[in-house]
Amino acid sequence: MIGWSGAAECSVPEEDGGKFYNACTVFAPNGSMLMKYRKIHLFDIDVPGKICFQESKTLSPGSTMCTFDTPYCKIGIGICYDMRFAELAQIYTKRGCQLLVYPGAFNMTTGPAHWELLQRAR
Ligand SMILES: NC(=O)CCC(=O)C(=O)O
Repeated sequence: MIGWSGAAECSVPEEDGGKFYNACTVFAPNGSMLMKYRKIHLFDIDVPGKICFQESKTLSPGSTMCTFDTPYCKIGIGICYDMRFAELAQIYTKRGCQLLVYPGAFNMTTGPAHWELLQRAR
């Protein structure tokens, strides 16, 4: 949850035109949907004996960045693995975002080594 009057943030599966996306929606205090972000960078990894995860086998990538204004600041959205890509954060910053939100579920093989560092870097 993003902490302003009813704005909701999480990442959910979305179907659109026969394609599936990992999507994050944000709602205004009046309940209307402000924006929808679809995860741009899909997580495909194969660490032999540890983890094999291929999001691109079932999901399509999003192609649009999403920002929205709140009474406090402008916010930019990414999802999980998107946090590994500095360019997204750099563009959001150039567009005036003061807060970046990445709903995520990092895995325990590749995640712990980087997630705190990535958050500090962004
Ligand atoms: N579902 C994801 O995007 C997981 C990303 C992750 O675990 C990582 O290490 O990056």
